[in-house]
Amino acid sequence: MTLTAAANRRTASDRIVFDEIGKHYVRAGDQLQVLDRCSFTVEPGEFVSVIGPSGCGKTTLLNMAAGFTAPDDGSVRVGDDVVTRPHPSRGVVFQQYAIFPWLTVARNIEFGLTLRANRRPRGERKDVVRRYLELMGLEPFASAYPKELSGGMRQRVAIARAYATDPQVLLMDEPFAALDAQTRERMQELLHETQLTERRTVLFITHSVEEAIFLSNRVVVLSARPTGVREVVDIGIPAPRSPETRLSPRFVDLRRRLEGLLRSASTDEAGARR
Ligand SMILES: Nc1ncnc2c1ncn2[C@@H]1O[C@H](COP(=O)(O)OP(=O)(O)OP(=O)(O)O)[C@@H](O)[C@H]1O
Repeated sequence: MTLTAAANRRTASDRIVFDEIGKHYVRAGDQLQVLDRCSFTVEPGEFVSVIGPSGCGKTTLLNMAAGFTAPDDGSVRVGDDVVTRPHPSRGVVFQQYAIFPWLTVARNIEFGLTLRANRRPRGERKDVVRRYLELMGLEPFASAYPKELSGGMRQRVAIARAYATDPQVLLMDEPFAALDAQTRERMQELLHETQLTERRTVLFITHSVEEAIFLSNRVVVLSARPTGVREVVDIGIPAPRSPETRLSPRFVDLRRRLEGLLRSASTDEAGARR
């Protein structure tokens, strides 16, 4: 399959379904019910962000889609498969720079393509690496090591590496949270541009309402614990989005609405604790 054909191959097998998820943890002998009948879907090729009050279970949901954590009730499905364990067909990008310090930028991007589950011939690997170095503006740093890069650059490498393996779905847990505001906005623009050409199914966790609006087709707002879906908001801002998009009336309206929803979800939680 050519690279372009791979990039355009988005089928129902790339859909993520969270179906009536329940999850509790035990802390200091007490049960903490985190998720309760939490259901939503990320459609093939769609970019969906999840926001919600602090500690409501966003990372837990992403970990379930990755296969790192099992639900107590319900299931997470990717295509026809119920997720039971990690698999290279689901790429994960974390907040911290999960790239190998002993490999160059190019080797980091290539890494996933050398693993047994995803191995590609050498010539194809070189093409893929070249493509993602270019998409992420990393060409001048191909031979650099992570310690020579800024935080934003390292996250570009992590994202390039995740897209490069052509995963069915991409799971991103606050990948820009550690970056300064200016770098963060630039990274959002870069990710948006990458997503426009690559069209993966992306589940994106963030604390930032603005980031969620800028990047997403839809935003899932979670309630306070025990957490379910409070509302799913269609963003409906045409692509390509640019820095000016952030100043548009629709963006400002959505921001106000989502911040209101988040505030009331957090207030519910404070009320429930009283
Ligand atoms: N392994 C665990 N054992 C016990 N409690 C846990 C465990 N993992 C998470 N929790 C608790 O479950 C709740 C949900 O955690 P999770 O990290 O999924 O929430 P979050 O919405 O991603 O949090 P944040 O907004 O802080 O990023 C939190 O109260 C957390 O302390």
